[in-house]
Amino acid sequence: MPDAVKVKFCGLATGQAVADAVQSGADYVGFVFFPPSPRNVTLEQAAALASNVPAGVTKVALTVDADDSALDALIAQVAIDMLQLHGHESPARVAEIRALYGIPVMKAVGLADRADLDNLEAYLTVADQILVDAKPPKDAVLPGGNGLSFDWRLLQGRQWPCPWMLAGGLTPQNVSEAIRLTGAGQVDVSSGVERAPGEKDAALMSAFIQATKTA
Ligand SMILES: O=C(O)c1ccccc1NCC(=O)[C@H](O)[C@H](O)COP(=O)(O)O
Repeated sequence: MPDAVKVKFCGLATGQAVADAVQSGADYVGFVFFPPSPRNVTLEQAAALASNVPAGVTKVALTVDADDSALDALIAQVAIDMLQLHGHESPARVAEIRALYGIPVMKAVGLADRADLDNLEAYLTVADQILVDAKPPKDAVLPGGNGLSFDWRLLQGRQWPCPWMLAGGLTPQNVSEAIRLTGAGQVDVSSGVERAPGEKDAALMSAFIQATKTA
């Protein structure tokens, strides 16, 4: 029997959302540290949320072009298991962060067309995982979490030497097809399991997990 597809719910901002995500069977939970986001949490909020995540569920901190002092504070105050770098961090900066903090690093890479795959490949040897996301629109306020998909056929037949996760506009309705087309073994969702921007919905999270099982 093939391994179950792993699921990350990103942008959890309340204790209830964390409890619902865990209850539904999430493998990863993500906390967003980016003040313009409706999902932003402070270090104090994240520390409290993280303390209620059971062992076995990976706690991911999402940052955008964070400097060392911001990362120092984050690592010191919040018990996280993985960093997700969602800005314009270069391959060298990803390698530096990985060496500095000694926890796994996932680099988010936005795709819109084939040319973006070259950019992705530059991170394969420096990141522990790649988050393959939709490229944000040029005028977007958020570099991710926009509920937009990319053409999943871009990934057909691709194999990379490091683990990766599919993201971008996934929903309970389309995730099964996305997995089938791309062969993703892990998926990440934010907007698609929300009833309003930043508000996670227990029924949608549950439906999303169920849908991955039918892929
Ligand atoms: O979710 C945010 O608010 C966010 C803010 C800044 C950078 C990245 C952000 N989200 C990234 C994620 O990990 C999302 O889960 C991923 O982009 C997919 O989002 P969605 O298309 O909304 O499912």
